[in-house]
Amino acid sequence: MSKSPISPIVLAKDVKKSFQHMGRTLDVLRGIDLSIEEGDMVGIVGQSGAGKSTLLHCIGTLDLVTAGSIVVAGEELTTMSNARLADLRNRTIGFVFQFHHLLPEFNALENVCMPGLIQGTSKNELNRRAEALLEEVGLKDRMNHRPGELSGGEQQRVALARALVLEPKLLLADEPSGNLDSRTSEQIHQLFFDINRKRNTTIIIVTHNAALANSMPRVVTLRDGRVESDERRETRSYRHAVDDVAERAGTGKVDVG
Ligand SMILES: Nc1ncnc2c1ncn2[C@@H]1O[C@H](COP(=O)(O)OP(=O)(O)OP(=O)(O)O)[C@@H](O)[C@H]1O
Repeated sequence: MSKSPISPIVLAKDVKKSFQHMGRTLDVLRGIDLSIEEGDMVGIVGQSGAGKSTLLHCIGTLDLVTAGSIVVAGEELTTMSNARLADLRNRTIGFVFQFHHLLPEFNALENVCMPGLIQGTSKNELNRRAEALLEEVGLKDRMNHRPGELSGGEQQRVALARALVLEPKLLLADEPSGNLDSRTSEQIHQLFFDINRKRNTTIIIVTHNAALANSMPRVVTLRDGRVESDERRETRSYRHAVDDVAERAGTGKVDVG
């Protein structure tokens, strides 16, 4: 597979998405334009119900737009068959959700290998990648633990490793720290920054977390299904942003480990 950059990796044009609900049409996305370059790290924020998850699902090929177009890694989603969408999704996109959806009867290593087993990658190669990823997310000593034998933060680390096992160019995360305490959240956030820096993976994160949003180099704010603002910031360290937010909240410094 070619490693040359695809530019932009996500291009959304006038994207609209409506749902039919109890005889009514709900217009959730009302004309979204967005262009995201490979290697970018983008936060999507906005009030509850603004359409953040819906947009992420449409970019991630998990849902279809009602009108407009989305191109991911050079491929126009709106004209693709379900089989081609599934293939693009496997090859190109990793997902991390608030609830990690790990398989309870399999251990961490097996959970990380799972997307590759389904896709037909060799078992040896998968084991090699999964072990390296679990070590990278700090779970070298937990590879044989099942989800029920891991803490919430550890389970989310496994989910992150699983999302990376097929080496996606694009990583989509929906409230990845939504049900974690603040210290564990910060450790998970730091991992996203490390992944972006080390692999140049494009990362889009939907979040309500102020420290995370404040540390992202680009933040897109949605309001009522439209882009209200699209801001680029000077790149700062995540550590720096966490300290700023803690200071403003009057809680002192926060240790991100
Ligand atoms: N399958 C569906 N059928 C009907 N309405 C839906 C469906 N999915 C989402 N919606 C509605 O679309 C709107 C936007 O939902 P979405 O989950 O994208 O919001 P959000 O910005 O991610 O919100 P939050 O921050 O609360 O997670 C909501 O009003 C929701 O009720």
